[in-house]
Amino acid sequence: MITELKNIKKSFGSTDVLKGIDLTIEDGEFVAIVGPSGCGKTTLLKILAGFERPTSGELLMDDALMNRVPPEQRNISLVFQSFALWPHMKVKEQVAFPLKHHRFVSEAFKKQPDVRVEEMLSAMSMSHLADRYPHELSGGQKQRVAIARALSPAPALILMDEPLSSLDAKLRIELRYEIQKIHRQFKKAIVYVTHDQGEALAMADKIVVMNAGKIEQIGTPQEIYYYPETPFVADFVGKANLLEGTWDNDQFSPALSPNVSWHFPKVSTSFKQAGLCPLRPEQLKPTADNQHGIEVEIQNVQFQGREMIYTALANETQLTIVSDADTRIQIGERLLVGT
Ligand SMILES: Nc1ncnc2c1ncn2[C@@H]1O[C@H](COP(=O)(O)OP(=O)(O)OP(=O)(O)O)[C@@H](O)[C@H]1O
Repeated sequence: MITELKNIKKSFGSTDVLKGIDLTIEDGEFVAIVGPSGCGKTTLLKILAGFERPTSGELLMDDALMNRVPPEQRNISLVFQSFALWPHMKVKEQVAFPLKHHRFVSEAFKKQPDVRVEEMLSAMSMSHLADRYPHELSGGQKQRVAIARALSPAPALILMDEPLSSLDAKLRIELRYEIQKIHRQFKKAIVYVTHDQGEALAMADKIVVMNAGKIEQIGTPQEIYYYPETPFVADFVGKANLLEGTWDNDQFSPALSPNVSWHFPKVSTSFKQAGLCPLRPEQLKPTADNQHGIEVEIQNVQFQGREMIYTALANETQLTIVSDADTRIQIGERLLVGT
């Protein structure tokens, strides 16, 4: 199923929450929506689910206009942060439930629901806990059940709203892997709302960065990370150094050392017009070439296992620099860094 949002707007009273969203979710695609609190992520998800109607614009699913179609008539499933399991049902009953009630369930699944339930539990490594009730499960296990339940009717689109945010860091990484695995295995489109840009970069085919009811940028994780189109995206996704300077086509000269010139293809015009160059910490490296480096003084060092993270001052500008763990630079040391 292809889902298209065309100039979708949503207002609550006089508050414009979505200000014209254009987005296509391809069949089987994993789309992550990221953005600061209040930017409209959940509202967008609710419009996809049918819990809210757009004020204007069109929501199309395989070319059918869906603006006013209620949730139960859409071929979708939902996974929430809060698990939302039914307390009186065993794990296997939770996963079987949509097979009886979802509108789009195939005849094969209806005829042999037990086979489908076992397939889903096995995909989420939960077969051994099929007879447990929710209160007998850990948080991570509950979310595995919620995901198995969402998948069981084989919906064309799965909507996930911060599904991992109530779990601890280790479990989040574990379940990230499980969600990637089931996405590869079942090839259903996923729209995944998250605060955690690391999650989005790690899992999604396509990232949508939202800000104040609008889309700032849509791109692959690599495009969003290495070629942010606006200072907002550079700052919101990953840590970016924004250096001031002047642009001459694709050549950038930092204001701190105007004799230095760095070549950067594909930097967007919004940075060039603002006289800014976005640089990821790992794009700045120590150099001996004073035609190519700007002078910095190291202020702080953090050991992070495989890498060292340095905070450095270039005049008044604070920069973050990352290098291999075996590089040894001392606090107070002055050196040249370049790209
Ligand atoms: N039913 C409603 N009535 C009035 N205002 C609403 C309603 N639902 C959401 N809003 C407002 O719309 C804006 C966007 O809310 P939304 O929940 O979509 O943001 P979000 O990006 O998901 O935020 P968070 O990351 O904090 O969950 C907020 O200012 C919120 O107060």
